[in-house]
Amino acid sequence: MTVDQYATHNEFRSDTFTVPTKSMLEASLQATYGDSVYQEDATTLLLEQKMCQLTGKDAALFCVSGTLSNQIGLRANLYQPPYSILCDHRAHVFLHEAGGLATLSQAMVHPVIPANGNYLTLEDIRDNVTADDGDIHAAPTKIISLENTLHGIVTPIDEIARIALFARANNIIMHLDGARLWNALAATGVSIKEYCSHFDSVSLCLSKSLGAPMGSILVGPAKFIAKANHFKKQNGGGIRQAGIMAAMAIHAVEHNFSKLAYSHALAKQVGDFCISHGIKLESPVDSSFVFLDLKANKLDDARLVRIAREKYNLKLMGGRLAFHFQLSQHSVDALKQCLLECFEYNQEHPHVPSMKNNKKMYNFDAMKGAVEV
Ligand SMILES: Cc1ncc(COP(=O)(O)O)c(C=O)c1O
Ligand SMILES: C[C@@H](O)[C@H](N)C(=O)O
Repeated sequence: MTVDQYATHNEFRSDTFTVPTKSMLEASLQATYGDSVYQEDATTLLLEQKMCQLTGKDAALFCVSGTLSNQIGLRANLYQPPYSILCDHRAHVFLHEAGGLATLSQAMVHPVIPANGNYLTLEDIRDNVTADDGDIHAAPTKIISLENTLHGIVTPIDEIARIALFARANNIIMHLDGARLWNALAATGVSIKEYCSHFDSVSLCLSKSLGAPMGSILVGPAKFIAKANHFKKQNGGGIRQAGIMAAMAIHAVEHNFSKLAYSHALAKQVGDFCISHGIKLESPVDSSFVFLDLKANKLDDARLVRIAREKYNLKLMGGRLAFHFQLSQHSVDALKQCLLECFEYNQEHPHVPSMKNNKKMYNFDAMKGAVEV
């Protein structure tokens, strides 16, 4: 199956399923082949340099995954436990990185539910931060870890600035899980440099909305990146001929960012369709995701995944619908019909979500059956 034929035109499970474009593969043929563990690969160094210029940070580190860049970034910001990390209760660093904060960072996590239901505000932070006041019962907050976008929701730059001012005044580190910061830039027009200026460290994924086959970039001060690189090697993240992947990452940043507007337009199309047909959404469609409110719609997500696959040839993994630039309008039209059919069925036959899945953003069991491999 060639790259162009690879079936991502009907792939709504995640933007992690995006595949390299032909021009991206051609770019990889120009890569250098230095050993990047010894920081000798020119293409990898070029990617890191470009990311420093883009973000305004002093140093950058190419990592194999967003999980690795987040976890070593958080760890390299920490020193002597006991300490805690404050984040949104839905944060990827908390829920979907296999408990890395407990093992690598030995950190307690303080997950916070935003009062507005969408994004953390300074008031949420103030109400939940743990002061470093010598109380030996407590694990003081050492890092505020934000995620933007989170579930496709954009945290407004003014709110981020308020939180950053508070963090700096209280000697608390600001980390951003910016796996989809590209989507926030495309949705708001705010510059990447402005977003990054409010954070001590930022992790940016290249393998999601931008479509590189793998990789993430951690940016921050030079001393911090040097320490993060130490944790990267410790955790098996040293990459030898990284240039091949770095060349595709450079291509992704330079050529695919402009395609995010298409992804967002598709998401908005489906979000508006849902609202106009009485299908309730869990959160606003700010960028590249539509989150169906399974409970409010009495929707059976496992049935939705099965009908989508068997009747409409669509790949879903539950109530979260991910949009990316490799989707076709034909698939989006089919998705709308599929959603309406399943919604109407469940109004007649209400479904009560099982305990196991009523909090997760995807139905892992249903996802496993989503496609024959
Ligand atoms: C918000 C967010 N952060 C981090 C990651 C981790 O990235 P990776 O899957 O490359 O480890 C993901 C998922 O891919 C994510 O959705
Ligand atoms: C599942 C999760 O780890 C992945 N980041 C996604 O959004 O699909």
